[in-house]
Amino acid sequence: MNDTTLPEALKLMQYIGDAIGTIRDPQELFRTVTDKLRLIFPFDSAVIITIDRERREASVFFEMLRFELPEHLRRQTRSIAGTWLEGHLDDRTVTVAAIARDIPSFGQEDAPLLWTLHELGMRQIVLSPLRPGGRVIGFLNFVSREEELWSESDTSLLAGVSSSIAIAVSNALAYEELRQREAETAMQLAINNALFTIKERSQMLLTVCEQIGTLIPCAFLGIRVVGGDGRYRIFDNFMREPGRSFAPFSPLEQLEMSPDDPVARESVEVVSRPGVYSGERFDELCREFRLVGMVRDRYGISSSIVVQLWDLPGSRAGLIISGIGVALGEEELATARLIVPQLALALQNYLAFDEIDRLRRKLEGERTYLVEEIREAHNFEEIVGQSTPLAEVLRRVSQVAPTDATVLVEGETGTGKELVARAIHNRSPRKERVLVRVNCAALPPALIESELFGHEKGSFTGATERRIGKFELADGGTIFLDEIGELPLELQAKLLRVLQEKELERIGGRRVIPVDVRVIAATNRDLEKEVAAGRFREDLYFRLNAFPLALPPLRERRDDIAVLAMHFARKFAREFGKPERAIRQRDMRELASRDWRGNVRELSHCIEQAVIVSEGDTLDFSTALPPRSEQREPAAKPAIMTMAEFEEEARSMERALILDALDRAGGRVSGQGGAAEQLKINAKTLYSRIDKLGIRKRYGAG
Ligand SMILES: Nc1ncnc2c1ncn2[C@@H]1O[C@H](COP(=O)(O)OP(=O)(O)OP(=O)(O)O)[C@@H](O)[C@H]1O
Repeated sequence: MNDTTLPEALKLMQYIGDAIGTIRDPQELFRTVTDKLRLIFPFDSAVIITIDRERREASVFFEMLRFELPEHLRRQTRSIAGTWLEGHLDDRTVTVAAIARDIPSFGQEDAPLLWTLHELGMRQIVLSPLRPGGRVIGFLNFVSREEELWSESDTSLLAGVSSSIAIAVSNALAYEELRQREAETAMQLAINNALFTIKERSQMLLTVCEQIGTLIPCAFLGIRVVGGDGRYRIFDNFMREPGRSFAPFSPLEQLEMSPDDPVARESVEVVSRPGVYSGERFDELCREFRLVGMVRDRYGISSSIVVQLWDLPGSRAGLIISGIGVALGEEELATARLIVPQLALALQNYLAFDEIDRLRRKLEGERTYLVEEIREAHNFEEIVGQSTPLAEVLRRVSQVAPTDATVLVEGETGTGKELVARAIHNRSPRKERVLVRVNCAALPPALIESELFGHEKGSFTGATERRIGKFELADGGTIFLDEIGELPLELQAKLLRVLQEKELERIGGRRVIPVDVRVIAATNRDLEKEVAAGRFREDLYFRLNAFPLALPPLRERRDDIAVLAMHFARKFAREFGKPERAIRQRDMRELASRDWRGNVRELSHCIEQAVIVSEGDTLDFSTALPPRSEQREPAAKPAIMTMAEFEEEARSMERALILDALDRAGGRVSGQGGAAEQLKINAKTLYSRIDKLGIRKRYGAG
């Protein structure tokens, strides 16, 4: 029993009014006020509860307890709203109740707080509504162990105290809301700034995380973009330990899982499930998406919110924010949603730039290659030779060139396989695009994969920059895979996959890149034997061997030797600025009789040397000729020529001479500067010889 007198009440109201006017910090204010009130009513607890009717949530705004309340009950503010408080939400007047009287109307489970208070010896409870503008925004609540601390006559004083406190609480709430809005605006601004000034994705998203982390008590943040093919285009994750800042981390790596793992792939669907996941709902989410469950188990996540960034026909994106030891709720979801428009725009821009960047790099790369191509085109030698085996090869080249068929060029070293590959490309509809050459034998096996298919930055030690592979570079054009027989077995499997699927993935990349490339492969090994020996995959061999082209060695087309020799003599003289010198007949015979294990390349080197050392009228082969190979058996070639051999050789010489003259004359036979004039014979005679020797139209003759 504590009846207050009117002057006492007036003094108290005056005191509270002064405190509200002078004390800025709400907590300090309510502490001062409750201390003062306790002098009149020695209660055991004073609590200010605010309620949000829309969300049906209550929170403790201020608390002064003079007894120990179990931790789980302190946190059970929501259950207070859900049970006892709910029945009083519309109370406009002060309720003074005896706890023992109210309890029986609730089950122990419905009102655990009330039961506990009773068990703690509390006997009386006061609930005074806070109604600053007519609407109840919360309650002032007192509990006392005295059974009759308050009487009915105290209610008007309590109502007066409540209405003063209501104004202070309302101000504090408005201030808190303003502060929250300000913080959100600051976060939005900082995120905006990061999104549009930081170009590097990981750094940009890291800043976004830090900002989100200022308002949401989260430990993990995941950003996911899923492409139309259902694979991740962006799978970025950030984590922070208590007291630390966020850092990128890779849950897949930690779980030793590839992005293609079914567990990882099914979890792409999470982005389409926006909402708040805590308690039982979070457990359900973890059961449905095993990856989420595995991350929860490993890091002890207790709740998540999923925010959708966009859901378009070709792509979906979302944000996953998770907390440890906290129940993220609707409020956090609302805060996270604030950044959706900017983040979505920035990510879409990023993806568009990424694509543009990819195309730009490709174009740049292509341009470099084109320049190289053009440079090489200056040296581009027409395929010289008139022998029947070579003519047969060239016939097949013109058959296959216009198609997109894969070609396998086989032949000994130096037989002109690369020349043939260029000829095929240059006669194909892809001739305007690039021809990219990769020598599979020139790089250590570890680097060939990156050379062929490219890699992402950081995909292996030393991968400091993203690199586009030759296959991607050749998109729309032709790739020439030289020395294909040297390709390590495991890369043969990868190459086969690219040939079959027409798409590739860079090392460390998560994206599948479609490529349209024509493949020409070359080898100086017998691939069939390599297959039999288990060094070359049979399936790849069959795939490459769609159109085989076998280049005969020079010793099997000796007819070409003279014309090639003269072609190189002229070429190197021009290159070294030396006069063009003829080749003596006996030297030519010598050249034609050699085996040329290095084929045309070896012959070209030999002539090059002769051009360099020669001083007289004719080319000097005294030092240039390669030693005869030991395998050549003298018996196979009689020292003395038969007449028929001599005639055959003479014919071959005459033919080479005429071809050379025609070459110099640009294919013209008669007239000034024509081949006849150069050879100092009558044009008619030359025509008939051309005819007899079967020299064909290629030179404009006959
Ligand atoms: N028919 C030809 N006419 C003119 N030059 C030729 C001819 N065949 C080959 N060459 C020249 O010989 C050299 C070797 O040719 P190429 O590089 O095409 O041979 P390859 O078979 O690819 O050799 P490798 O297997 O060693 O790579 C080149 O300088 C090329 O221009």
